[in-house]
Amino acid sequence: MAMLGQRRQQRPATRKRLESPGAKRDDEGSVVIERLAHDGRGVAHNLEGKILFIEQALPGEEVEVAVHTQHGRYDEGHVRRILKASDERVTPGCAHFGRCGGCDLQHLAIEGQRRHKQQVLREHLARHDITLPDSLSLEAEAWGYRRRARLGVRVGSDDRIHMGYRIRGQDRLFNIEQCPILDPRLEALLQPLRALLETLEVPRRVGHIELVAGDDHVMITLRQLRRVPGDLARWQQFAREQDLLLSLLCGEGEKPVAERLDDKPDIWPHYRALPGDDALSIQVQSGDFLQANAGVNHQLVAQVLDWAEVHQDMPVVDLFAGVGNFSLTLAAAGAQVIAYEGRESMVQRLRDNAESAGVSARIEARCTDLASAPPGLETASLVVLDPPRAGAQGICQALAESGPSRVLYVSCEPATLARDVHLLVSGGYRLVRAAVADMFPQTAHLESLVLLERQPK
Ligand SMILES: C[S@@+](CC[C@H](N)C(=O)[O-])C[C@H]1O[C@@H](n2cnc3c(N)ncnc32)[C@H](O)[C@@H]1O
Repeated sequence: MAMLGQRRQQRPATRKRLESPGAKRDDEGSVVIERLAHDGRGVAHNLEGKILFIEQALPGEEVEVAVHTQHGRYDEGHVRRILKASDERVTPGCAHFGRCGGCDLQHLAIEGQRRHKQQVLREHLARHDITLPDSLSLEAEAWGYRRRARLGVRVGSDDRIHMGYRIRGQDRLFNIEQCPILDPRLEALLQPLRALLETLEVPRRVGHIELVAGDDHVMITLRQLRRVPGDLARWQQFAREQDLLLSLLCGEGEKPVAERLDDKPDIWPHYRALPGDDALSIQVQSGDFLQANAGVNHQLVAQVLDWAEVHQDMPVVDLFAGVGNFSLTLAAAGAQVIAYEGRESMVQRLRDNAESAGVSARIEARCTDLASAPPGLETASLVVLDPPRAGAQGICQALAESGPSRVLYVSCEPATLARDVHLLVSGGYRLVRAAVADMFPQTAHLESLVLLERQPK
């Protein structure tokens, strides 16, 4: 989930990159785009019937194509010239579009993006013979929404500093000067951060910078292998000037040591799970999972609450619970929640968040590796699960064998969602409700949620 949208897999074994990628290939001529692939590229066929995947081409458009990579069964290319444009084509909102490794769909009007995401979910389910019921679309701002980002930092052999996102399919960073999908408070930091990096003694020590915008505070977290005391003083000065919370994650390996570098070590960013509900204020610390889009997350949490139909003391299991995004709201509505999460630090945060929200008596938080199902799922009235992109095959297998009457599945990867829903349906569940959450506008990435009910035997 940390990435911006779903990246295409590279298949080096069979592909052949053309020597001059920008060169015009007359043999392709013009093609008409038939549809959008799931990753947002236009799909067409050339005169020999070979499939073309074409960046930034829209259905119905007639375009001249430059092929840049050939494979056995398909070619990849980009648009050289648009001969007939789609009515839904719009001017991309960012100068870096198509190059920075982030957005894929800025050239398509937002309504078309959202329709495409519904279609992607429909097609993934159809591959498993499952029909998508009438599906809701959870939407908020199309720009300026992203409240967390990771900026890579590299120093080139020419000593130039690169700060930005990783270029698609490569190990190089694209220098970003702007990123209009970022929360404006984060975008405003890009130039000052770059200026600061230029002044550091040893900028090579900075691996990446994480930015998090809570409803209240903005925090930056530096990831470094070793400390550079003189540079840390510069960062501290920067944090004071910009009114930021500042953390350092230092050391090699999976478990770097975290420390706060500012003079407010007890203050962390918070967000509201539901708009205007200050009682359910959720704290996040460096490295915690945070849904990327505040506005869509409000709708996501509200939708989960609506479908959950909580009654007093209803037993609910929340799997992959993070720091309590769903657990807290469900508990506040009267549910008795058992929340499972794999990272001990986040389990502790969930407990603290439950305490602050006054619902700790209604939430039991357990640290568990959910590679397989925890015991007792069948005793709940509802299981909510929100796994990472790999999905939750083992858990869905267990639910299919003996799960509760209702399962509410939130997913950031439609392919694994469809696979897991198929398991549940094979085990006697029926897909009754669905929604696509446009968590990442301008990218092809989609979040979705579905509700399944067990059919009476
Ligand atoms: C997509 S996030 C959802 C978090 C939360 N539901 C939310 O809305 O903020 C997935 C969560 O699953 C946790 N996770 C990933 N793999 C896990 C595993 N094998 N066992 C337990 N938790 C895991 C991650 O730490 C993360 O908090």
